Amino acid sequence: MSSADPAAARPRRFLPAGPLTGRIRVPGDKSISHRSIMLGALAVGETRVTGLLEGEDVLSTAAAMRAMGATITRETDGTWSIHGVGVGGLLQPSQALDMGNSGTSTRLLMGLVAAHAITATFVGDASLSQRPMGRVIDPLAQMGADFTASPGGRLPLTMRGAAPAVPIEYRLPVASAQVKSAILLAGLNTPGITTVIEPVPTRDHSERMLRGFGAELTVEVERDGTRIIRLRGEAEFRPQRIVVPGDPSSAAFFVVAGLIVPGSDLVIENVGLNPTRAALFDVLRQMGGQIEELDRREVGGEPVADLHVRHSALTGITVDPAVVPSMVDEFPILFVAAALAQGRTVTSGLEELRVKESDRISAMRAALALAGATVTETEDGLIIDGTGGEPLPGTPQGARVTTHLDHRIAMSLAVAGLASRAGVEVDDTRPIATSFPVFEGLLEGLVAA
Ligand SMILES: O=C(O)C1=C[C@@H](OP(=O)(O)O)[C@@H](O)[C@H](O)C1
Ligand SMILES: C=C(OP(=O)(O)O)C(=O)O
Repeated sequence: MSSADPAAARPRRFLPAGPLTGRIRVPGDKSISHRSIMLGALAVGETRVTGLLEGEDVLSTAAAMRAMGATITRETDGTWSIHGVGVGGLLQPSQALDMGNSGTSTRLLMGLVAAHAITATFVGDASLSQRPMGRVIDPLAQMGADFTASPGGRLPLTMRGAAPAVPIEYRLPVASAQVKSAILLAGLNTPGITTVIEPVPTRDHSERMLRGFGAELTVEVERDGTRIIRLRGEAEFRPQRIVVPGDPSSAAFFVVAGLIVPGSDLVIENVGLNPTRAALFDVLRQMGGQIEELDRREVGGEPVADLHVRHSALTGITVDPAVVPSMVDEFPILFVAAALAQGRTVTSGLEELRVKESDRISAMRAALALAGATVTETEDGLIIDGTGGEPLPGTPQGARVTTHLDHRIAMSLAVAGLASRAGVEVDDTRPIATSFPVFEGLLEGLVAA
């Protein structure tokens, strides 16, 4: 990936801007896009996908599935066509699988390889090579796969899958949709029933889509909310037509920009509002944010609406740690909203943020402090004392916030720049292309409208 070369970094100062007005449509959901390609690659026949996110992370998944036998093409109208190999039909890749910056690609594909007689090496960029893979190595080793990993259970790693693999019952020790999905994907080509016990619910796109492709999957919810997910292996997949809804995690940047830049009034169309993803919008409403849902409907089996956002006076709150899994990627941009709110915002239960593309607690503390916000870091969160709507001072001339190859840090600080006096200078905008290649273009369109 290009962003591996620090000499080629693309810094940018995001300047204060007038109101954001107009209508935009954000690209397809990243989680659903990854899964569309992976599951399509396991169906015999043609799966057609519209609205696929064409970000670097998803393209890494597509390249890996091609390397293991699927035929994946983009048509001129933007529809993606996938001809799969059948469940159990993946082929030995001839080279290492380059996962770029993408944790989802790595962990879910490790699950797929685990139940095939395949040896595969996974490599990634400097950020991904720091992230823990032990959380998927443990259950997949119980299913019979064998691993040689870098110290700390990190990339590069080589794994030998097992065929047949052994079905397991596994209780998730961390709230992680990636770990859950890795085990379920391994279970697809495993005889018998694979069971994942999920004490804290996480995004459920895998469950929805596995069923859609024809897998026999049940979810039992216990009194305390624990979910028991059972999947019957050796499934036969039917190819699907998939319409990918807009990514709420991408919409989040424009929702917060609209709330904090005075005079803003914008509509973000086609935003996925799966309840396991949409907690940010509820938290922002609790802070006083005016976010209205228009035309609630279903797209591709997921709830979707257009969001009408207006500039609002925000008030700091204590965020309930129970909502963390349903907005796990949205904390960096929530911190920006909190920095502009009246009073104190307290967040906790965010340990998982320390093992994302960067340590997002410490990266956001450092970045917001450099931009002039009042931020305190705790073991598992940030405490932010907001300006009460006054613009942030911005980064001093010659100083840049460090994004650590993390797209969400870069976009969050870009939004902070809009609501600052001197602008916010970001050290490298290239990582934005991993999840939201058209982010800068959409932003420019809204401030110019
Ligand atoms: O399953 C997925 O598509 C994802 C799950 C989350 O990761 P964890 O499972 O590590 O929390 C999230 O942070 C990531 O952006 C996408
Ligand atoms: C954590 C993220 O992605 P991944 O784990 O796939 O790298 C993200 O997109 O914020």
